[in-house]
Amino acid sequence: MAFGDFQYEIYFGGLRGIAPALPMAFDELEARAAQALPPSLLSYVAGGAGDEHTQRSNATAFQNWGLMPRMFVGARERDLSVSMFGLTLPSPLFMAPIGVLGLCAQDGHGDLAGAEAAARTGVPLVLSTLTEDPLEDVAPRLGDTPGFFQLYTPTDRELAESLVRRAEAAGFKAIVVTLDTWIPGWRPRDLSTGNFPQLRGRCLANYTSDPVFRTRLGKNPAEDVMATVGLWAQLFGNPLTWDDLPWLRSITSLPLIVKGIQHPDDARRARDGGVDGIYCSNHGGRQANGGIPALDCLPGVVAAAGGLPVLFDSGVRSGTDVVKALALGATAVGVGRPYAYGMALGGADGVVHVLRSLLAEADLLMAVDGYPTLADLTPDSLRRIS
Ligand SMILES: Cc1cc2nc3c(=O)[nH]c(=O)nc-3n(C[C@H](O)[C@H](O)[C@H](O)COP(=O)(O)O)c2cc1C
Ligand SMILES: CCCCC(=O)C(=O)O
Repeated sequence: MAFGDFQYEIYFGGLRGIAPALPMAFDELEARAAQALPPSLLSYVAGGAGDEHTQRSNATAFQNWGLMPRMFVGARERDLSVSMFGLTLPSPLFMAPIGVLGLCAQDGHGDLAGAEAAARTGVPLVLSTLTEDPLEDVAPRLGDTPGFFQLYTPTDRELAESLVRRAEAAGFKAIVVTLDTWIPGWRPRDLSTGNFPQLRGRCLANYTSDPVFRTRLGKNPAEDVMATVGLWAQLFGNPLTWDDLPWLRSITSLPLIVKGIQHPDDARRARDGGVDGIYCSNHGGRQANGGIPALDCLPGVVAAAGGLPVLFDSGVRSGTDVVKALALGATAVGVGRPYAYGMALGGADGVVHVLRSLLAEADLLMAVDGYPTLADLTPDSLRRIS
Protein backbone atom coordinates (compact mmCIF):
# COMPACT_ATOMS: atom_id res chain seq x y z
CA MET A 1 0.00 0.00 0.00
CA ALA A 2 1.33 3.44 -0.87
CA PHE A 3 1.58 5.97 1.93
CA GLY A 4 -0.93 8.18 0.17
CA ASP A 5 -3.44 5.36 -0.12
CA PHE A 6 -3.22 4.96 3.63
CA GLN A 7 -4.10 8.63 4.06
CA TYR A 8 -7.09 8.36 1.77
CA GLU A 9 -8.20 5.14 3.42
CA ILE A 10 -8.23 6.86 6.79
CA TYR A 11 -9.88 9.94 5.36
CA PHE A 12 -12.62 8.23 3.48
CA GLY A 13 -12.83 5.51 6.10
CA GLY A 14 -13.42 8.28 8.61
CA LEU A 15 -16.12 9.74 6.43
CA ARG A 16 -17.80 6.36 6.40
CA GLY A 17 -17.69 6.41 10.17
CA ILE A 18 -14.90 3.85 10.51
CA ALA A 19 -12.52 5.39 12.99
CA PRO A 20 -8.97 4.00 13.07
CA ALA A 21 -8.22 1.89 16.14
CA LEU A 22 -5.31 4.09 17.23
CA PRO A 23 -5.07 7.87 17.61
CA MET A 24 -4.07 10.00 14.64
CA ALA A 25 -2.53 12.94 16.55
CA PHE A 26 0.57 12.88 18.75
CA ASP A 27 -1.03 14.33 21.90
CA GLU A 28 -3.75 11.70 21.90
CA LEU A 29 -1.22 8.98 21.11
CA GLU A 30 0.84 10.01 24.13
CA ALA A 31 -2.24 10.24 26.36
CA ARG A 32 -3.38 6.75 25.34
CA ALA A 33 0.13 5.32 25.75
CA ALA A 34 0.24 6.84 29.22
CA GLN A 35 -2.55 4.48 30.18
CA ALA A 36 -0.89 1.46 28.58
CA LEU A 37 2.65 1.76 29.94
CA PRO A 38 3.73 1.10 33.52
CA PRO A 39 4.16 4.56 35.17
CA SER A 40 7.92 4.40 35.64
CA LEU A 41 8.47 3.28 32.03
CA LEU A 42 6.17 6.03 30.80
CA SER A 43 8.24 8.57 32.77
CA TYR A 44 11.41 7.16 31.27
CA VAL A 45 10.12 7.37 27.70
CA ALA A 46 8.23 10.66 27.95
CA GLY A 47 10.73 12.47 30.12
CA GLY A 48 13.81 14.47 29.35
CA ALA A 49 16.56 16.52 30.93
CA GLY A 50 15.93 19.22 33.54
CA ASP A 51 12.57 20.96 33.29
CA GLU A 52 12.30 19.59 29.73
CA HIS A 53 12.40 23.03 28.17
CA THR A 54 14.71 21.82 25.39
CA GLN A 55 12.57 18.76 24.79
CA ARG A 56 9.50 20.97 24.36
CA SER A 57 11.30 23.51 22.21
CA ASN A 58 12.48 20.72 19.87
CA ALA A 59 8.83 20.26 18.94
CA THR A 60 7.75 23.90 18.96
CA ALA A 61 10.72 24.91 16.75
CA PHE A 62 8.83 23.40 13.82
CA GLN A 63 6.07 25.96 14.33
CA ASN A 64 8.48 28.77 13.50
CA TRP A 65 8.47 27.65 9.88
CA GLY A 66 5.69 27.55 7.29
CA LEU A 67 5.67 25.75 3.97
CA MET A 68 4.86 28.01 1.02
CA PRO A 69 2.18 26.42 -1.19
CA ARG A 70 2.85 26.34 -4.94
CA MET A 71 0.04 26.12 -7.51
CA PHE A 72 -0.19 24.78 -11.08
CA VAL A 73 2.28 22.04 -10.16
CA GLY A 74 0.02 19.06 -10.75
CA ALA A 75 1.55 16.98 -7.98
CA ARG A 76 -0.79 14.05 -8.55
CA GLU A 77 2.10 11.58 -8.25
CA ARG A 78 4.67 11.99 -5.49
CA ASP A 79 8.00 10.31 -5.04
CA LEU A 80 9.29 10.23 -1.48
CA SER A 81 12.12 7.82 -2.17
CA VAL A 82 15.62 8.62 -1.04
CA SER A 83 19.09 7.19 -1.67
CA MET A 84 21.84 7.18 0.90
CA PHE A 85 24.79 4.91 1.68
CA GLY A 86 24.10 3.01 -1.53
CA LEU A 87 20.59 2.13 -0.33
CA THR A 88 17.37 3.15 -2.01
CA LEU A 89 14.60 3.65 0.50
CA PRO A 90 10.90 4.17 -0.26
CA SER A 91 10.72 7.16 2.08
CA PRO A 92 13.02 9.44 4.06
CA LEU A 93 11.62 8.32 7.44
CA PHE A 94 13.49 6.09 9.89
CA MET A 95 13.03 4.84 13.44
CA ALA A 96 15.55 6.41 15.81
CA PRO A 97 17.18 4.05 18.32
CA ILE A 98 15.12 3.54 21.48
CA GLY A 99 16.95 1.69 24.22
CA VAL A 100 13.78 0.45 25.92
CA LEU A 101 11.85 -0.45 22.79
CA GLY A 102 11.75 -4.07 23.92
CA LEU A 103 9.99 -3.10 27.14
CA CYS A 104 7.45 -0.86 25.40
CA ALA A 105 5.74 -3.90 23.85
CA GLN A 106 3.26 -5.75 26.01
CA ASP A 107 5.14 -9.02 25.45
CA GLY A 108 8.57 -7.52 26.14
CA HIS A 109 9.80 -8.19 22.60
CA GLY A 110 9.48 -4.71 21.16
CA ASP A 111 12.81 -4.95 19.39
CA LEU A 112 11.48 -7.84 17.32
CA ALA A 113 8.20 -6.00 16.72
CA GLY A 114 10.08 -2.85 15.67
CA ALA A 115 11.95 -4.90 13.08
CA GLU A 116 8.67 -6.37 11.89
CA ALA A 117 7.25 -2.86 11.49
CA ALA A 118 10.35 -1.95 9.47
CA ALA A 119 9.79 -4.96 7.23
CA ARG A 120 6.16 -3.97 6.68
CA THR A 121 6.75 -0.29 5.95
CA GLY A 122 10.22 -0.10 4.40
CA VAL A 123 11.11 2.35 7.18
CA PRO A 124 14.58 1.45 8.50
CA LEU A 125 15.06 0.68 12.19
CA VAL A 126 18.14 1.96 13.95
CA LEU A 127 18.53 -0.76 16.55
CA SER A 128 19.84 0.43 19.91
CA THR A 129 22.74 -1.28 21.67
CA LEU A 130 20.26 -1.62 24.55
CA THR A 131 17.80 -4.32 23.57
CA GLU A 132 15.79 -7.07 25.19
CA ASP A 133 16.54 -9.46 22.30
CA PRO A 134 20.05 -9.86 20.88
CA LEU A 135 20.74 -8.19 17.56
CA GLU A 136 21.10 -11.58 15.84
CA ASP A 137 17.45 -12.34 16.69
CA VAL A 138 16.25 -8.93 15.53
CA ALA A 139 18.03 -8.81 12.16
CA PRO A 140 16.07 -11.60 10.40
CA ARG A 141 12.78 -9.84 11.23
CA LEU A 142 13.78 -6.81 9.16
CA GLY A 143 12.95 -8.61 5.92
CA ASP A 144 14.18 -6.56 2.97
CA THR A 145 14.27 -3.31 4.92
CA PRO A 146 17.74 -2.17 5.96
CA GLY A 147 18.58 -2.01 9.65
CA PHE A 148 21.28 0.18 11.15
CA PHE A 149 23.04 -0.71 14.40
CA GLN A 150 23.47 2.04 17.00
CA LEU A 151 26.60 1.67 19.08
CA TYR A 152 27.09 2.93 22.59
CA THR A 153 30.87 2.75 22.57
CA PRO A 154 32.06 0.87 25.66
CA THR A 155 35.27 1.79 27.45
CA ASP A 156 36.55 -1.64 26.42
CA ARG A 157 37.58 -1.41 22.76
CA GLU A 158 37.47 -5.16 22.25
CA LEU A 159 33.85 -5.20 23.37
CA ALA A 160 33.07 -2.35 20.97
CA GLU A 161 34.72 -4.20 18.13
CA SER A 162 32.86 -7.39 18.98
CA LEU A 163 29.49 -5.61 18.91
CA VAL A 164 30.30 -4.05 15.55
CA ARG A 165 31.49 -7.38 14.10
CA ARG A 166 28.29 -9.02 15.22
CA ALA A 167 26.17 -6.27 13.67
CA GLU A 168 28.05 -6.66 10.40
CA ALA A 169 27.66 -10.43 10.45
CA ALA A 170 23.93 -10.10 11.16
CA GLY A 171 23.47 -7.94 8.07
CA PHE A 172 23.05 -4.44 9.49
CA LYS A 173 23.80 -1.84 6.83
CA ALA A 174 25.40 0.98 8.84
CA ILE A 175 26.88 1.72 12.25
CA VAL A 176 25.48 4.72 14.11
CA VAL A 177 27.76 5.82 16.96
CA THR A 178 25.99 7.90 19.58
CA LEU A 179 28.28 10.56 21.01
CA ASP A 180 25.99 12.50 23.33
CA THR A 181 25.12 9.82 25.90
CA TRP A 182 28.16 8.26 27.48
CA ILE A 183 26.43 9.07 30.76
CA PRO A 184 22.72 9.79 31.17
CA GLY A 185 21.79 13.45 31.60
CA TRP A 186 20.01 15.00 34.58
CA ARG A 187 16.56 13.46 34.27
CA PRO A 188 14.35 14.49 37.20
CA ARG A 189 11.51 12.12 36.32
CA ASP A 190 13.80 9.09 36.43
CA LEU A 191 15.59 10.35 39.49
CA SER A 192 12.18 10.58 41.18
CA THR A 193 11.01 7.13 40.18
CA GLY A 194 14.46 5.61 40.68
CA ASN A 195 13.98 3.86 37.38
CA PHE A 196 16.87 3.11 35.11
CA PRO A 197 15.96 -0.13 33.32
CA GLN A 198 19.56 -1.19 32.62
CA LEU A 199 20.40 -0.99 36.31
CA ARG A 200 17.68 -3.57 36.85
CA GLY A 201 19.27 -5.86 34.33
CA ARG A 202 16.91 -4.97 31.48
CA CYS A 203 17.84 -4.32 27.85
CA LEU A 204 21.31 -5.84 28.22
CA ALA A 205 20.84 -8.72 25.75
CA ASN A 206 23.55 -7.51 23.38
CA TYR A 207 26.02 -7.57 26.27
CA THR A 208 24.99 -10.81 27.90
CA SER A 209 25.16 -12.57 24.51
CA ASP A 210 28.56 -11.10 23.67
CA PRO A 211 31.63 -13.36 23.88
CA VAL A 212 33.93 -10.54 25.00
CA PHE A 213 31.49 -9.38 27.68
CA ARG A 214 31.04 -12.94 28.90
CA THR A 215 34.78 -13.46 29.09
CA ARG A 216 35.18 -10.27 31.12
CA LEU A 217 32.35 -11.37 33.42
CA GLY A 218 33.84 -14.80 33.86
CA LYS A 219 30.51 -16.44 34.63
CA ASN A 220 27.06 -17.04 33.18
CA PRO A 221 25.22 -13.66 33.18
CA ALA A 222 21.93 -15.39 34.02
CA GLU A 223 23.39 -16.66 37.28
CA ASP A 224 24.56 -13.31 38.61
CA VAL A 225 22.48 -10.34 37.56
CA MET A 226 24.18 -8.03 40.08
CA ALA A 227 27.63 -8.78 38.67
CA THR A 228 26.31 -8.42 35.11
CA VAL A 229 24.80 -5.01 35.82
CA GLY A 230 27.94 -3.97 37.68
CA LEU A 231 30.18 -4.87 34.76
CA TRP A 232 27.80 -3.23 32.29
CA ALA A 233 27.78 0.01 34.30
CA GLN A 234 31.57 -0.07 34.45
CA LEU A 235 31.96 -0.60 30.70
CA PHE A 236 28.98 1.28 29.25
CA GLY A 237 30.11 4.75 28.28
CA ASN A 238 33.32 6.07 26.85
CA PRO A 239 33.60 9.86 26.54
CA LEU A 240 35.18 9.76 23.11
CA THR A 241 37.57 12.41 21.79
CA TRP A 242 38.62 13.25 18.25
CA ASP A 243 41.61 10.99 18.83
CA ASP A 244 39.21 8.02 18.90
CA LEU A 245 37.71 8.76 15.50
CA PRO A 246 40.41 7.02 13.39
CA TRP A 247 39.93 3.90 15.50
CA LEU A 248 36.13 4.05 15.14
CA ARG A 249 36.56 4.49 11.40
CA SER A 250 38.91 1.51 11.29
CA ILE A 251 36.64 -1.01 13.00
CA THR A 252 34.01 -1.19 10.29
CA SER A 253 33.77 -1.12 6.54
CA LEU A 254 30.08 -0.27 6.85
CA PRO A 255 28.92 3.33 6.53
CA LEU A 256 29.77 5.12 9.79
CA ILE A 257 27.32 7.73 11.07
CA VAL A 258 27.91 9.91 14.12
CA LYS A 259 24.83 10.81 16.20
CA GLY A 260 24.42 13.85 18.40
CA ILE A 261 26.06 16.49 16.22
CA GLN A 262 24.74 20.06 16.55
CA HIS A 263 27.72 22.36 15.98
CA PRO A 264 28.80 22.93 12.35
CA ASP A 265 32.47 22.62 13.34
CA ASP A 266 31.81 19.15 14.75
CA ALA A 267 30.08 18.15 11.52
CA ARG A 268 33.00 19.45 9.47
CA ARG A 269 35.59 17.70 11.60
CA ALA A 270 33.68 14.42 11.57
CA ARG A 271 33.41 14.62 7.80
CA ASP A 272 37.13 15.29 7.55
CA GLY A 273 37.69 12.30 9.84
CA GLY A 274 36.08 10.00 7.30
CA VAL A 275 32.53 9.42 8.56
CA ASP A 276 29.87 8.67 5.96
CA GLY A 277 26.94 10.45 7.57
CA ILE A 278 26.17 13.10 10.16
CA TYR A 279 23.22 12.64 12.51
CA CYS A 280 21.97 15.98 13.82
CA SER A 281 20.13 15.38 17.10
CA ASN A 282 19.97 16.49 20.71
CA HIS A 283 18.73 13.10 21.84
CA GLY A 284 15.16 14.35 22.06
CA GLY A 285 16.13 16.75 24.86
CA ARG A 286 16.93 13.84 27.17
CA GLN A 287 20.56 14.67 27.74
CA ALA A 288 21.08 18.42 28.09
CA ASN A 289 18.47 20.99 29.04
CA GLY A 290 18.83 24.66 28.17
CA GLY A 291 20.09 23.81 24.72
CA ILE A 292 19.13 24.72 21.19
CA PRO A 293 16.22 23.08 19.38
CA ALA A 294 17.76 20.45 17.13
CA LEU A 295 15.86 21.85 14.13
CA ASP A 296 17.61 25.20 14.56
CA CYS A 297 20.98 23.43 14.34
CA LEU A 298 20.06 21.55 11.19
CA PRO A 299 20.86 24.18 8.50
CA GLY A 300 24.34 24.81 9.93
CA VAL A 301 25.08 21.11 10.13
CA VAL A 302 23.84 20.54 6.57
CA ALA A 303 26.07 23.34 5.26
CA ALA A 304 29.09 21.96 7.11
CA ALA A 305 28.45 18.35 6.11
CA GLY A 306 29.55 19.24 2.60
CA GLY A 307 27.17 16.92 0.81
CA LEU A 308 27.33 13.96 3.22
CA PRO A 309 23.91 12.58 4.12
CA VAL A 310 22.48 14.30 7.20
CA LEU A 311 20.11 12.34 9.37
CA PHE A 312 17.95 14.33 11.75
CA ASP A 313 15.77 13.70 14.79
CA SER A 314 14.38 15.39 17.91
CA GLY A 315 10.87 16.77 18.13
CA VAL A 316 9.30 15.22 15.01
CA ARG A 317 5.63 14.74 15.82
CA SER A 318 3.82 14.98 12.49
CA GLY A 319 4.15 14.56 8.75
CA THR A 320 4.48 18.33 8.37
CA ASP A 321 7.47 18.22 10.72
CA VAL A 322 9.04 15.58 8.47
CA VAL A 323 8.55 17.79 5.41
CA LYS A 324 10.02 20.87 7.14
CA ALA A 325 13.13 18.99 8.27
CA LEU A 326 13.62 17.75 4.70
CA ALA A 327 13.23 21.28 3.36
CA LEU A 328 15.91 22.45 5.81
CA GLY A 329 18.29 19.92 4.30
CA ALA A 330 17.86 16.63 6.15
CA THR A 331 18.43 13.58 3.96
CA ALA A 332 16.40 11.37 6.29
CA VAL A 333 14.21 12.14 9.29
CA GLY A 334 14.02 10.06 12.46
CA VAL A 335 11.14 9.67 14.81
CA GLY A 336 11.57 8.62 18.44
CA ARG A 337 8.89 8.76 21.12
CA PRO A 338 5.87 8.60 18.77
CA TYR A 339 6.70 5.11 17.54
CA ALA A 340 7.53 3.96 21.08
CA TYR A 341 3.97 4.98 21.96
CA GLY A 342 2.67 3.10 18.93
CA MET A 343 4.56 0.08 20.24
CA ALA A 344 2.96 0.46 23.67
CA LEU A 345 -0.52 0.60 22.17
CA GLY A 346 -0.34 -2.03 19.48
CA GLY A 347 3.07 -3.69 19.10
CA ALA A 348 4.16 -3.94 15.47
CA ASP A 349 0.67 -2.91 14.29
CA GLY A 350 0.84 0.20 16.46
CA VAL A 351 4.24 1.16 15.09
CA VAL A 352 3.08 0.59 11.52
CA HIS A 353 0.09 2.85 12.23
CA VAL A 354 2.33 5.66 13.52
CA LEU A 355 4.82 5.40 10.66
CA ARG A 356 2.18 5.22 7.96
CA SER A 357 0.32 8.16 9.49
CA LEU A 358 3.47 10.29 9.46
CA LEU A 359 4.23 9.30 5.88
CA ALA A 360 0.68 9.76 4.68
CA GLU A 361 0.49 13.24 6.20
CA ALA A 362 3.84 14.19 4.66
CA ASP A 363 2.78 12.79 1.29
CA LEU A 364 -0.57 14.58 1.35
CA LEU A 365 1.06 17.87 2.34
CA MET A 366 3.45 17.58 -0.59
CA ALA A 367 0.47 16.89 -2.85
CA VAL A 368 -1.59 19.81 -1.59
CA ASP A 369 1.30 22.28 -1.52
CA GLY A 370 2.80 21.29 -4.88
CA TYR A 371 6.07 19.57 -3.98
CA PRO A 372 6.03 16.26 -5.85
CA THR A 373 9.53 15.09 -4.94
CA LEU A 374 11.98 15.56 -2.10
CA ALA A 375 14.28 17.48 -4.46
CA ASP A 376 11.55 20.13 -4.78
CA LEU A 377 11.77 20.81 -1.04
CA THR A 378 14.48 23.39 -0.36
CA PRO A 379 14.99 26.08 2.29
CA ASP A 380 13.27 28.43 -0.17
CA SER A 381 10.10 26.37 0.26
CA LEU A 382 9.89 27.62 3.85
CA ARG A 383 9.19 31.00 5.42
CA ARG A 384 10.15 31.88 8.96
CA ILE A 385 6.84 32.83 10.54
CA SER A 386 7.88 33.54 14.14
C1 LIG B 1 13.02 6.06 25.66
C2 LIG B 1 14.12 6.50 24.77
C3 LIG B 1 15.28 5.71 24.67
C4 LIG B 1 16.31 6.10 23.82
N1 LIG B 1 17.39 5.29 23.67
C5 LIG B 1 18.35 5.62 22.80
C6 LIG B 1 19.42 4.73 22.55
O1 LIG B 1 19.48 3.64 23.07
N2 LIG B 1 20.39 5.15 21.70
C7 LIG B 1 20.36 6.38 21.09
O2 LIG B 1 21.26 6.73 20.33
N3 LIG B 1 19.33 7.22 21.29
C8 LIG B 1 18.34 6.86 22.12
N4 LIG B 1 17.27 7.70 22.30
C9 LIG B 1 17.20 8.96 21.55
C10 LIG B 1 16.49 8.76 20.20
O3 LIG B 1 17.27 7.97 19.35
C11 LIG B 1 16.19 10.08 19.50
O4 LIG B 1 17.38 10.84 19.39
C12 LIG B 1 15.11 10.91 20.20
O5 LIG B 1 14.14 10.09 20.78
C13 LIG B 1 14.47 11.85 19.20
O6 LIG B 1 13.58 12.67 19.80
P1 LIG B 1 11.98 12.44 19.84
O7 LIG B 1 11.73 11.36 20.83
O8 LIG B 1 11.52 13.77 20.30
O9 LIG B 1 11.52 12.09 18.46
C14 LIG B 1 16.21 7.31 23.11
C15 LIG B 1 15.05 8.09 23.21
C16 LIG B 1 14.01 7.68 24.01
C17 LIG B 1 12.77 8.51 24.05
C1 LIG C 1 22.24 5.75 29.31
C2 LIG C 1 21.02 6.02 28.46
C3 LIG C 1 20.70 4.91 27.56
C4 LIG C 1 19.42 4.99 26.80
C5 LIG C 1 19.17 6.28 26.15
O1 LIG C 1 19.80 6.66 25.20
C6 LIG C 1 18.15 7.16 26.65
O2 LIG C 1 17.44 6.79 27.59
O3 LIG C 1 18.00 8.27 26.14
